[in-house]
Amino acid sequence: MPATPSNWNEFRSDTFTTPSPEMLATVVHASTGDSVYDEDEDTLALQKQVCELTGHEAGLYCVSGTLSNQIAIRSHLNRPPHSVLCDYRSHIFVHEAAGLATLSQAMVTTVIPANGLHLTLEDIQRHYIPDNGDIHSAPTRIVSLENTLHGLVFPIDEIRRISKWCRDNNIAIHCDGARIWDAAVASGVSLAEYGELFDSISLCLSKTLGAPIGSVLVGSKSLIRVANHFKKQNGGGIRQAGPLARMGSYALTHNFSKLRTAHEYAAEVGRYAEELGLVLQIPVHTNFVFLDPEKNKIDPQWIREVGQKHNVKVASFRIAFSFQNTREAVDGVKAVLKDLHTLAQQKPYTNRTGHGIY
Ligand SMILES: Cc1ncc(COP(=O)(O)O)c(C=O)c1O
Ligand SMILES: C[C@@H](O)[C@H](N)C(=O)O
Repeated sequence: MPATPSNWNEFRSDTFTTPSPEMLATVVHASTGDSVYDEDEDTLALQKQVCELTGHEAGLYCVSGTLSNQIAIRSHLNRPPHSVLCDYRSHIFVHEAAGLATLSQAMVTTVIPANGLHLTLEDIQRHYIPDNGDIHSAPTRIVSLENTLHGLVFPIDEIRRISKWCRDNNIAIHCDGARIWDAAVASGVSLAEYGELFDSISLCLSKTLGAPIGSVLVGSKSLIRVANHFKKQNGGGIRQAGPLARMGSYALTHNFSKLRTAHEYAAEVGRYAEELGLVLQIPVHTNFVFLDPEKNKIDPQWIREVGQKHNVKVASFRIAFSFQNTREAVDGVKAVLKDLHTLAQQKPYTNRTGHGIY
């Protein structure tokens, strides 16, 4: 009987997933080459593994999704003035410490999807900045999509429309695929199908897949060659990366098939929340439940406190599930929602204040 993961009751984020004893045991046999010199076998094998899944010709192991995203975007860009277009909720804009401004010296066009869920080609066409010689502008040089975004699966047909338009207009298209694994499981779309539609994809091993660290950026050989410079420039060169890459490969091989468990937990809790009378901010597609921060009239301060009462770690209006959660913990989350709903009935919270992360 495998030991219960230490983060069995963790719902603040799927970044808290932890390596299993079996994953850690693989480290003993890891290669120990210097991956800065491209000489580490396990790192090369992991990069190859992700390239084969996505159909891209080159891959680059990075210590984080932030690094992977930011060097991808920088590598697509040439010289300012240029703009990046993305959804206003995108991690590359909200949570990567303004890397687009510093590393890429880019303006960012953030777009609120008209449908409230995902960008459409029409959204992009309405907001992109054409390269028409107008000296006032910073033309759009790259569109960055996120899949999943807040757990929402980006419809493949819309990705196809956007990808074709980008290519027809000589605009690069990147995917922040921190949770593209979940998108693939939920939609049935293969990573190879996604791969064809993006010039680069950043895939995280350290979120829902459960590796302790790392992401892989995939793209053309020329793009990855440039990205490797920016990886090194920003301190991302890893010497003996083998142990880390070995765990990443283990996660990909053994945990991809477990993701649906988290999706089922989230769907169950989302249904329960609505049965209570709570309002979801967005539908549950994969491993996140987002409660509406205003309509539920819940004081953000209550969330952590009520979580402690039921021995589950929650901290915001976002509830993140992973395959490492237990049945007991999921029941604990439901008890938290019931208490929050009661509190909101008794003393509705109406302040409109920032809620921190998510
Ligand atoms: C959608 C998304 N992209 C990128 C990242 C960045 O990954 P990391 O935390 O490894 O920098 C995260 C956060 O973990 C994320 O949620
Ligand atoms: C906060 C953010 O960087 C992280 N990716 C999360 O989803 O929790």
